[in-house]
Amino acid sequence: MMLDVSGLCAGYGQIPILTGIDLAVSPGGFVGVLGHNGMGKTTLLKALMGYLPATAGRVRFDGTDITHLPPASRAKLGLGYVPQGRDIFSSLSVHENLRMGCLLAKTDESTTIERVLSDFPRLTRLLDRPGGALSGGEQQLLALARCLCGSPKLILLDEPTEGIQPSIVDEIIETLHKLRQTQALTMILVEQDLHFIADLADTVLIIQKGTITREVTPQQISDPALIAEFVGMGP
Ligand SMILES: Nc1ncnc2c1ncn2[C@@H]1O[C@H](COP(=O)(O)OP(=O)(O)OP(=O)(O)O)[C@@H](O)[C@H]1O
Repeated sequence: MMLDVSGLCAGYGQIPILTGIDLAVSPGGFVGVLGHNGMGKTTLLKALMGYLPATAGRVRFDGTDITHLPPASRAKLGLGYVPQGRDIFSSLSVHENLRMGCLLAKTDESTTIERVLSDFPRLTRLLDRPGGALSGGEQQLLALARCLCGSPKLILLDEPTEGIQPSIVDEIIETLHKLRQTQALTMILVEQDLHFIADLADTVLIIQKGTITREVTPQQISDPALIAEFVGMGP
């Protein structure tokens, strides 16, 4: 397994949110975590990245116990994170945002950016534009591209469809499919968008109140009755 999580608990101060998360991701796997607002999706990714301390449980990544490592050490080991809200530097250009992603790059900056941009034709046309002047969907593509500059082994992607128009959601799906084929990308994707998760994930985990309550197939989440039963959400 590339990532092995067992009994992970984490929260904010005294407030427990994650109450024993078990999950595993194999190399090349796309795991989708589906859940309502407030069920703990963002908290899970923050805990995996080390922004929230684990109060119990274990996290192993690529053979190393990372349970108590700080975020920067996890990033160096190859964990990439694209947060909800995307955290684009809005006054920096697209090109400068990509340069910021090269701090962990294994090749020189221009080679790295050129390699990453080959999968993002839309960004190639926007290189001089300030990040803040991009649409939500373009910012999401930029955040993903910036993360890829560090050649992560596993990407944690938080609700990429939030506030994004459908046409560019489809472009993000296509981009992720392509990256998966060309770079054997491994990913944990948390989402509320059933269509997005069904299209990309090969395993879908349902999160409710800070625990994984069920594993389903992507085909199953196209069934409205099943979804109503599992998560109380319809397509
Ligand atoms: N900084 C914080 N301090 C205290 N509680 C928090 C904090 N951030 C989130 N929470 C609580 O933790 C719970 C899980 O939140 P989380 O953001 O992980 O949910 P989510 O499933 O990602 O939802 P969303 O789709 O709204 O982002 C919620 O009850 C939320 O109110």
